[in-house]
Amino acid sequence: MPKREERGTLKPNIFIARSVPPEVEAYLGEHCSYTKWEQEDPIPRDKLLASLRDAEGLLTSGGKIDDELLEHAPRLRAVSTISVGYNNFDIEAMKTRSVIGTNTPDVLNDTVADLIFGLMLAVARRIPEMDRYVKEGAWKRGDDKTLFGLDVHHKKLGIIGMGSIGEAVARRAKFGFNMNIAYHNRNRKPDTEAALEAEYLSLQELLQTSDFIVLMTPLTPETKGMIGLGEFALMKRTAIFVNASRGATVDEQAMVQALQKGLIFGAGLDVFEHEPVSPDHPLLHMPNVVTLPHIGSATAQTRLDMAMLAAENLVAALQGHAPSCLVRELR
Ligand SMILES: NC(=O)C1=CN([C@@H]2O[C@H](COP(=O)(O)OP(=O)(O)OC[C@H]3O[C@@H](n4cnc5c(N)ncnc54)[C@H](O)[C@@H]3O)[C@@H](O)[C@H]2O)C=CC1
Ligand SMILES: O=C(O)C(=O)CO
Repeated sequence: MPKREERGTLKPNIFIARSVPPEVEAYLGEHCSYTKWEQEDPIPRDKLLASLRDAEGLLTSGGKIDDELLEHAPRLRAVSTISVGYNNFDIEAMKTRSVIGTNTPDVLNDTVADLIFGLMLAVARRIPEMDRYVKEGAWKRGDDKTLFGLDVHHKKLGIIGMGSIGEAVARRAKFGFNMNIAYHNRNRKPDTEAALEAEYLSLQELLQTSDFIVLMTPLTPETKGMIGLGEFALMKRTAIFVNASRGATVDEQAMVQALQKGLIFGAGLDVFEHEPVSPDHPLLHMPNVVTLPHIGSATAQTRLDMAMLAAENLVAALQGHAPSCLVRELR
């Protein structure tokens, strides 16, 4: 009897919908028979649907996994996303067809938290604006009050969504910058409160009293648009708002209005409602808004770790083992 791996036809069929590092592809090749999308640009929906007819597994990093897709993929048993966020999973559609869904938590916590801290500092100390100022030859005097920003150290940081990444941000704030930590979360976290001297607040109290507000909840029906004009109006006029969760957790039009009216000092954004954001979006033309192209986890090492974890999840699921990162709603 040949060993299972030697009988190529017995390996599960998978489709790799985005490029992955060579070592990840090699690992998948050992355990699966695969076809893949060869280009760096995201796969168009029609091509994805056409690629799934025989697929038992799908490795992806976005795009709706919904009834339409599942109808085109009658043999699909598992979808593994190379991301923590899985708001692209239609959980009911997947449950109905018993399709497993996995994600890649934790391996990116520190990388994303570093970037969030970068955004906090960039907005508070106006770093991109000052960079342009020097490069455009506008630097005339050494001590100019118009260049002043806001302090980060010893200020109050309010985290909405104190999960794995929120906690990594809070640790940097507490131990690196002597900040006071407040948080609002679905549930209270006594151990975190003790370790970081963190204070649990209602959303309203957090918005009213924080100097920095970091939004880090997943995008769900409950969190969609959770920060709107009313929430911005509660914030301090000197507050800095940072969003690295998903664009749609914030009402973007309301954020534009809040910034135009001077309701807050500025904003740092890694995510947008529509990505890539349009170059004429008003948020891109405000000097007190720092914008990034959704690069929270974008370092070579972290992206490799995420892709490998996603590959391991997919192989485990297809081999009938429990994948380590089954998404909560599909457990
Ligand atoms: N910008 C980027 O590149 C990245 C963005 N993300 C986004 O960040 C999100 C969070 O990631 P993790 O910290 O790993 O997830 P997590 O699941 O560890 O933490 C999320 C936290 O949000 C809380 N939460 C959920 N609904 C809430 C609500 N209505 N009100 C208050 N709190 C609520 C949960 O209780 C949990 O503590 C992901 O779902 C993803 O959308 C994640 C990684 C990178
Ligand atoms: O992991 C996620 O959810 C991202 O947004 C990208 O790393």
